[in-house]
Amino acid sequence: MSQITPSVYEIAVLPGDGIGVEVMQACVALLEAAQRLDRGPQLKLTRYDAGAQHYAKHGEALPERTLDAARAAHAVLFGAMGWPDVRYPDGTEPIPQLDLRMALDLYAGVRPIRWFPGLPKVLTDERAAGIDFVLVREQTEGLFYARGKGSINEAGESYDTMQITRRGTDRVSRFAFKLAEQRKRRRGQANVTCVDKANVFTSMAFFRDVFNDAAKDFPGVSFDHAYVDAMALTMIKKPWTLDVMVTENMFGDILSDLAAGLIGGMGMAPSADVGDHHGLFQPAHGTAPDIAGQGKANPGAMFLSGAMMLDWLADRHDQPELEQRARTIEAALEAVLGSGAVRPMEYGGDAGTKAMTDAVIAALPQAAATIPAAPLARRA
Ligand SMILES: NC(=O)C1=CN([C@@H]2O[C@H](COP(=O)(O)OP(=O)(O)OC[C@H]3O[C@@H](n4cnc5c(N)ncnc54)[C@H](O)[C@@H]3O)[C@@H](O)[C@H]2O)C=CC1
Ligand SMILES: CC(C)CC(=O)C(=O)O
Ligand SMILES: [Mg+2]
Repeated sequence: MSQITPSVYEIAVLPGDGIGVEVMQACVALLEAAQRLDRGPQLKLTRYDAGAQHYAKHGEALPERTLDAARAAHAVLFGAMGWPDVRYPDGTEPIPQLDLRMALDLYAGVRPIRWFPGLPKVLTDERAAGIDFVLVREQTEGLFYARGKGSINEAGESYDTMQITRRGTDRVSRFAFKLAEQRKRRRGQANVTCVDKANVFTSMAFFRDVFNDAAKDFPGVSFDHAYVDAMALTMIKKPWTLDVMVTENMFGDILSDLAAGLIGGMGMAPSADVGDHHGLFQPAHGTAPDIAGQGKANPGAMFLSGAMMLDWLADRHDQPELEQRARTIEAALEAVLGSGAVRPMEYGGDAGTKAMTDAVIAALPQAAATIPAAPLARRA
């Protein structure tokens, strides 16, 4: 992908299944409304098919045309994919987001979690208002390496293999340290925690060693280590002490849902899947079959993922207006939640997807007026 500065950015939009489609429709409306308010570069949002329902109808989860479009686009905006009733013959699900992570080499899964004023707190401790951390999940190896390669033998034994490589661990560790350096500019200090299981597994001891080697190149950022079970405890007991964490694929998958639970649910948990050449932006949640089709999904995580996409494009193409637009979207969402007048159903309120979307779009002009002119200190 060229890094010259275009005036129109091609975005491949993959809504997917279930509430992925619903929150994507909301996000596209928001992004289009936001770009009408400024003179920055425009996004051209083009929809492509993929997902479990596409597989059920056509026998393929990720059509070639969609993969090509994702490769060619400046960024991919992704809803959610998968449906528990739709399965491959081996019992696993068609979940093409994993194929995209491999095909586009999206090795860093960036999953920020922060508490939003106005939303009810899950933890009673006052310090829970200070929850603001980022989980960086390695996404091209780890236990997910086993996908499609697992075995069951005649003795009734099943095996899935974990892969940890020096290259994979080094690059994701460096990514986490660079992210911590950016956050240090905003917060004054930065720490990266390596989350592993180095007390038990050779592969995890290796992960820790490679992380420690990478840390030497970032003397301005402190670092420490935690076993994944202890980290699960720390995340509940004192999550306000956490800054940046880096971990293996499967651990990151599990801890990121736990992290979302700390702020009340998946609907406020965005993510970015980032590599050296491509970026894909999606909420951390799935297709939520239990509420799909009912207009109840909280689009907050999708909105925040859209803002992460704008930040990533701004950074890559040196486009401060896109960064300003990202801040405007976040400020509009914060204003809506902070007012207390509109509360997502996920948080016990009565605002469904449409009510949330309408409210955030209506809040954009006032939010835009509060954002200082670019360049800004990026929210990391
Ligand atoms: N990145 C992706 O596309 C992901 C896909 N999946 C797939 O999604 C399907 C459902 O998986 P689950 O384990 O049920 O996880 P899920 O994340 O879809 O749902 C877990 C719980 O969170 C709620 N929830 C999730 N997002 C919400 C939102 N925006 N607003 C309000 N409530 C929300 C759901 O209603 C459900 O109670 C499966 O087929 C799974 O493979 C699961 C996780 C991630
Ligand atoms: C379908 C999943 C493997 C994806 C997922 O749970 C995630 O990205 O967090
Ligand atoms: Mg997950």
